[in-house]
Amino acid sequence: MGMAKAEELSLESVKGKVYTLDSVREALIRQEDTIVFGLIERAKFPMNSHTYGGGEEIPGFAGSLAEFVVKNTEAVQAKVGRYNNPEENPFFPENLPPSLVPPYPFTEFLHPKAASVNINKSIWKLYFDELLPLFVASGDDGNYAQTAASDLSLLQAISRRIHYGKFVAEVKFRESAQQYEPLIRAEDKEGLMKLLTFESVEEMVRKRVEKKAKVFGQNVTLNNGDEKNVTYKVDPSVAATLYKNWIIPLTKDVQVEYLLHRLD
Ligand SMILES: C=C(O[C@@H]1C=C(C(=O)O)C=C[C@H]1O)C(=O)O
Repeated sequence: MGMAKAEELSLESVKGKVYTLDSVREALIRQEDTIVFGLIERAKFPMNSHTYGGGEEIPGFAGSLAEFVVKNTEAVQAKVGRYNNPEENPFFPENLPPSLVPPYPFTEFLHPKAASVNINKSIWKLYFDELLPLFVASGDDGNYAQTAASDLSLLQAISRRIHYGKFVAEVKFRESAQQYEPLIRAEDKEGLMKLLTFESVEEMVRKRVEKKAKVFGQNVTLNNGDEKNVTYKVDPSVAATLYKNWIIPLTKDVQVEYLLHRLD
């Protein structure tokens, strides 16, 4: 009975998602919230470097505790259909189990080659080597499982945002195919990068993210009257730097990578 009801609902409620430059930008703005909250949640724990050790932590598993949590969680989420959605990209696509649930009819908006664009290996490395030390206090409180769980949700949020570049690129391509096509044929990465870049949009993104980190991450007390005493759970400039140095450039790399295959 539960199943019949679910099928009925999905058929009735599926109208097909519409992707436009505005809707895609709206989605990116909403994802900023998730990323800022993710930073705040991860910052609750100190570095807990045992989570990322060389692989002695889990008997019979040749990776870190974080890797163990991510691989196993991705496997569970794959079984319930997470990666049926073209907006989702796994960190460990190798050996993921198939989905066990009835497929939802996600809008087929992207070129089929989109599935081969996955830069999660670089995101993974950046996250642990460069990002974590920027906003996490040193120390060890033993909460390795909770730490890995918060790493996973933040990594997923960052990855989803960066790979959303595929949708941005497809929208831009459809709007000005005649400008994009010659650059794609010439494999002119620089030309493509220039054409898809909107400096003013990027500046708004960075400023808004910094503001969100201030608003969402301020320590709230009942006598917050004095603005000068406000403190933050994550340094707002770190959130802005994350976007400036990594998220925006990687989103654009995904856009270029996707476009290079757009005429295959
Ligand atoms: C995502 C877009 O493409 C580019 C990347 C941006 C980003 O990652 O935030 C912002 C502006 C563009 O330079 C967009 O145009 O909205």
